[in-house]
Amino acid sequence: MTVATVEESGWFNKLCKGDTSSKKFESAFNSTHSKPLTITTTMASHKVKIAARLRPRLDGELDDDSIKVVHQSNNTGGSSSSSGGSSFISVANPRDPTQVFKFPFSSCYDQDSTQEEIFENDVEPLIDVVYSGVTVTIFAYGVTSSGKTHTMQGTRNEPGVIPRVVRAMFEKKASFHQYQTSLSVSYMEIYKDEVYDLLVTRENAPKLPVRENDSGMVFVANLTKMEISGVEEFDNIYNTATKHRSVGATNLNRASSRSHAVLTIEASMVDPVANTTLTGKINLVDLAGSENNKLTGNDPSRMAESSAINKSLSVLGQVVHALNQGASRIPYRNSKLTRILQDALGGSSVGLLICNLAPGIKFRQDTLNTLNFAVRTKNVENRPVVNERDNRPVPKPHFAAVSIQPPASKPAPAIVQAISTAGSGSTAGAKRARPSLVPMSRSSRISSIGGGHGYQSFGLAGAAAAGRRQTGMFEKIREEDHSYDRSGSVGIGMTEKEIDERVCYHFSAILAGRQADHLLPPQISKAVEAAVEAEVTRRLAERERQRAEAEQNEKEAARREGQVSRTGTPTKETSLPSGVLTPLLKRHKDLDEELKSRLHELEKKYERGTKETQLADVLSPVSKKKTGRAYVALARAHSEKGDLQVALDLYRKAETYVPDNIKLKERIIEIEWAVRNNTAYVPSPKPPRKQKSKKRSKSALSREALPAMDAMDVDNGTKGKGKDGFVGKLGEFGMDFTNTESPNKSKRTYDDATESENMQTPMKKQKRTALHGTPSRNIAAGEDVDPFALQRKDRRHVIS
Ligand SMILES: Nc1ncnc2c1ncn2[C@@H]1O[C@H](COP(=O)(O)OP(=O)(O)OP(=O)(O)O)[C@@H](O)[C@H]1O
Repeated sequence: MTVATVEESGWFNKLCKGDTSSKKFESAFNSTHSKPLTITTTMASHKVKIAARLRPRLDGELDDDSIKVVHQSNNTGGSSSSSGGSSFISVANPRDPTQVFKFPFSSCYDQDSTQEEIFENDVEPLIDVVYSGVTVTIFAYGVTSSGKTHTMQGTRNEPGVIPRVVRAMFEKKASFHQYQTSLSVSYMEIYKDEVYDLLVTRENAPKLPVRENDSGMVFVANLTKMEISGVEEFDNIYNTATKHRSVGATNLNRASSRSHAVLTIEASMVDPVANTTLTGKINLVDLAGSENNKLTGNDPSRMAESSAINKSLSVLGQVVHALNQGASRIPYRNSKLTRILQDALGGSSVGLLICNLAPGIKFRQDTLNTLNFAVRTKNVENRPVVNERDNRPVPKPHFAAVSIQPPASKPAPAIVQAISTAGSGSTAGAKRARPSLVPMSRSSRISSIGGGHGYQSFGLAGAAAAGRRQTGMFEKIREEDHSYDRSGSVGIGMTEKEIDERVCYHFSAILAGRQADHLLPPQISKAVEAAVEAEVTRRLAERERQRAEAEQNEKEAARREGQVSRTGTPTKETSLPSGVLTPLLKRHKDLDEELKSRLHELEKKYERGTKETQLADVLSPVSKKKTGRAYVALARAHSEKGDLQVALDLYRKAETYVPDNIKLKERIIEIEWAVRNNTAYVPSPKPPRKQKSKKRSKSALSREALPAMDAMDVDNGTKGKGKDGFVGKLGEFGMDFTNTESPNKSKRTYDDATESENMQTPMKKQKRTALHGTPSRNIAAGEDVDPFALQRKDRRHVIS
């Protein structure tokens, strides 16, 4: 039995592995940031860590061994560790129970595992990361009733990750003597793709807008942030807020979460000596569970919730897939969930995914889906950064400068290399670098300057590139800073480039509070310093003005949105042009024509890219099915030709339109596996239908002929690879994956037929009814009736 290598478990080892820059981070951390300003480099990339937890069997559930946690050597307790042991989740192959899929993860928790174990092994080490000024995101993922809320929230007797994190945060806080540390909490839920503040009563909770500032940082506007002074205060706030969360009963869970909940604990650490602020955050995300409506027995209102849940989780899957593919566009914008979690996936925070699994054959397919998601997420790389702010006031201008000081308490909005978080991936390393749609404008560039850092109310998108501060300044001046007066003695004996370089150095020296006069000829030193300071002040003033303006706009927008949600009447603002860059273009009237046209081009390109998903959002359910079916047919044709990558893309497009289709998901997983492992994949021929009578009905034939239905069936394994198809090969995923003959062909045929029925549009059904008159008793009873047979019967009736 081959199992993939176990991941290393030490967070810091991993963050800092063999990388000079990251070692700087380590030493900076170990010295508890005595000189935060000296952290001048970004950290090593960091993959999202996966922990899998199988919950115990509940009363009334059948106990079988289809899903197991297998611990091998050196494992004590519920979790494997990097000390030589390895564990994996084993799932019996639904098509051949004699075979198993194996999913190795660095942490696997079995049914006897405790809340304490999970916290100590995987969560507690992250508290130090938070206190080093990095954003950490932990999310619980799994099918409904798999134990996500139990793991995150827990009970009074078995407190989960959230209460334990808060306790540990307060305990650690005391050890950072040199800082004035304060902790605050914000808590939101995403319900039917709308964001609500859980710290206010539901009646007063308007839908909160997810916004992006000029620098491309995503944040939830007007989200309440409460300072907490102790564990008890937190408990009170949290208990009250949890009651506001949308919960409902389904067949699988009496208190099923109907929303995704994101709790953020922020640690703000002010160093009065160095005059800096470090801000670390931990986002604790309890996702709503993916739902199989056949099992949940949802009523129509639950179905609507379920559909929103499934859609957002499907987008989450697409985001992870796109990141793995190094795609140029990551579909973060397709749901609020992914937009808000943007920074945790391919962004600048450290991520831990806890996969919750439910035992028993009933959950087997869902468990496989969850584990496949985990396997894909395992490869997502983040590039954590330290969120650090320099609180020192900028020097006063010498002359000709606007004398506006940046406010110390509420600094300007752009701290980050925000280009990287605007759905782009500059933080994710060169391989994953995605072109940003945010222009290299003053506001985004200036963001990396020490004096003007600031944070948004929700900083998942924080990518504070403290380490890029100086680089940013250099780039900035080279590209933009042509406004100061370089006339007179400045140019004596120097090329433009030399002047720029020296000015850049001087600029950075001024901001760092040092003198660099020796680098400039004395006759120009003072003039340059003054000019640079004037420019700094001018820009800060401009930035402050923009910030105030943006804040005003936000308030206004939130007020209007509040009105809309109360009255249902859209306001003027909703009819503004949809272009993402348009507001930016308007604001920057000083951009030259060439840049403007380039931006327009980019905007068009972007809009073309998002068209697909926008379309899926506006289409009627019928049209969605039709479009999905068309994509499936196309995908099928490509997979038959051997263009697996194209087929995969098309299947994924189809998924955008029919996100709930389980068989389509299975097909995607299979093809993805084949693509990753460079294995041939031959789509299965349609299985022969079981004939009910000697005469085969035309409808049956026509159904079989429908290529679109192919996505809904499964492979029968007789595809030139012997019985086992992909049998037993250890794939790139690090799991044994088999794809074998379905033992139950009649079930498949039935499913196909049902699917065929389901995928008939109401229009078709209407036509059928019109053609054949009032539906017969058989139709009303939901039986599979051959319309052609009916037609013949009708004709006979007419003739007779
Ligand atoms: N590790 C565990 N030990 C004991 N009971 C558990 C464990 N995990 C889950 N449960 C129980 O299983 C049931 C479902 O758990 P929970 O509500 O946490 O699931 P969930 O994944 O959050 O579901 P949903 O997505 O529907 O909200 C609860 O009754 C919970 O107490």
